[in-house]
Order: sequence, then C-alpha cells, then structure tokens
Amino acid sequence: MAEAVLGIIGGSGIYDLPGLTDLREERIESPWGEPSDVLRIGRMGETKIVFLPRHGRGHAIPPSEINYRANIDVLKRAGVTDLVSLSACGSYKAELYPGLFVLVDQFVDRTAGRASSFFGKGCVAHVSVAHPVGPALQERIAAAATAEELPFVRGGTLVTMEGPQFSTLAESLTYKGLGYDLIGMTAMPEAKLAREAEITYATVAMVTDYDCWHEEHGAVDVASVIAVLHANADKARRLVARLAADFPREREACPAGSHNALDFAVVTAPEHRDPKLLAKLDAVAGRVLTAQG
Ligand SMILES: CSC[C@H]1O[C@H](OP(=O)(O)O)[C@H](O)[C@@H]1O
Ligand SMILES: Nc1ncnc2[nH]cnc12
Repeated sequence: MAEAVLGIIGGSGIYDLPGLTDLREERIESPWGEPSDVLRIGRMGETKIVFLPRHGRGHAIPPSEINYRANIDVLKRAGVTDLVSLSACGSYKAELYPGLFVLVDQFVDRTAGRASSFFGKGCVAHVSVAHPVGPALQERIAAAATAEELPFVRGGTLVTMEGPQFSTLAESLTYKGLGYDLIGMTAMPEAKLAREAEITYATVAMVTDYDCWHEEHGAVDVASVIAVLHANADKARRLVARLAADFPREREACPAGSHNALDFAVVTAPEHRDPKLLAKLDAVAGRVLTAQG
C-alpha cells in the first residue's frame, strides 16, 4: 500500500488549517479545470496533510459552481489517499443540535446539473457508492473525537440540495418525513467523485441549524450558520490534529472498497476508448487504465 496522505476539505467558515509544519502552497494544474484554490500542503506530526477550502479563500464560490471534479483530481495528484470533508449542515432531528458533529454514513443526491462523474462517452465506468463513507476512516475520526471529548454521533443520512437558497418549509418537512438526518449543499457529487478516484472519503457534518422545520426555531440564515461554525472552529481543528497525530503511515485497505473501486468498473473495450478522455483520467484512473492498456 502507498503512503497515507490525509486530505482535508474545509467547508463554510473553514478556509485555513492552522498548525501545519513544512507548509507550502501548490497550484496543481488539472485537465478538469480550475480547483477552488491552491493546495496547502504540510505535515501534522508525521502525517502529510493536504488542505483545500471548498469555496475558496474568502468564500467566493457557491455550491453549484464548485468544480468538484477539479478539486478531487488535484487532491489525487497531490497523493491524497484519505479525505475528510468538513461541512456545515442543517438538522432534521431535534437531538442533532447545533454544535454537534455527525459522522454521517449515507448521502442522498438532490443536486441538479452538476458534473458528477469523471467518466463518460469514450470511457464508461460504474463504481459502487452503496457505502460511500470509508468505515475505517470514520472509525479513526470517531476515535479522535472521543479522545478530544468532542460531542459527536455516528451514523446518519445527509441529503445534498442544489441551493444556494435554503429549503422551503414543504421541502424541509418532506426530507424530515423521509427520515433524512441532515441537509447540506456540497457532499454530492464530492463523495461520488472521491470514490471514482479511489480516495477513501468521510464527512464530518457540523450541525449549524435546524433548517426551517422546527417550530421553536426560525428560518435558517447564513449569519447564524457562520456564528455556530466560528464557535466550533476550534473543535474542528482539534479533531483534525488528533486524527493526524494517530494516522497510520501507510494507506489502509478500505472495507467499503474505496482503495480498489475501479478494479472492475470500466466497461468500455480498450479499442473503443477515447484517447482524449483517457488523458484526462491519468490521475484518477491511471492505475487501472494503464494496467488494462
Ligand atoms: C453558509 S451556509 C450554506 C453553505 O454551507 C455549507 O457549505 P459546506 O458544505 O461547504 O460547509 C452548505 O453546504 C452550503 O454550501
Ligand atoms: N439548513 C441548511 N440547508 C442547506 N445547507 C446548509 N448548510 C448549513 N445549513 C444548511
């Protein structure tokens, strides 16, 4: 197995990762276009860390315009094997209160029109995302949260909406009625693309609000979301620092199969593959495409 490299995607309110040593900024070119920002690459203890703010520094990029493919591609090029997404989310359960971290394990995709695959005409592939979160990575995050005495729960379903507007009351009640736990605007297609790129993925959903369903709370607004996040920023940093401190040197096999998701995924016969698309797939799928010829 390869050297383990821990990627961190910072969501709303998290545009930096203090505490990195040997820090350098690297602008990595991607055939998929412009990523959200330069990568900040450094170390926490012995662990190599690659940080990317999802919305860019200064939060200039809305959820619908994030180039998720470029982001995952440059993280792959930087050697990231395990990726932790930090994400602000609204809650559909009274017991999932603002300030709590939820280690979700399922996603529902309600986005529209986002480029959600690296593959396409000229190289068709179908990976499984039945279990989109890496259980071993989640276990390590849970251990880090426990060690830091952070309030968290394990498990939950996060629905991703298109945004940028928050939900109507009818939508909010519908998602709650369907049994979803949380809502955000960015987990999809990020999680799907990470799986295609054979990067192990996990989300730390940081509850910031009750969306608009809760009778004792008003409609969600950005100011209160950011206020909760600022109050929690230190917790997120402690979580990442502890996770990094206890991270293995070598990549671990993922019980959900993220380390070899492409083994049997590509269905296009070699002689029918488009060389231009293959060239763009060099980082995310080079392992299987060069091996298969
Ligand atoms: C600032 S509130 C809405 C915004 O916050 C979340 O972003 P992220 O997932 O990057 O933390 C949510 O998905 C929306 O993009
Ligand atoms: N209520 C909400 N809906 C969608 N995305 C969010 N991010 C944080 N809170 C949210």
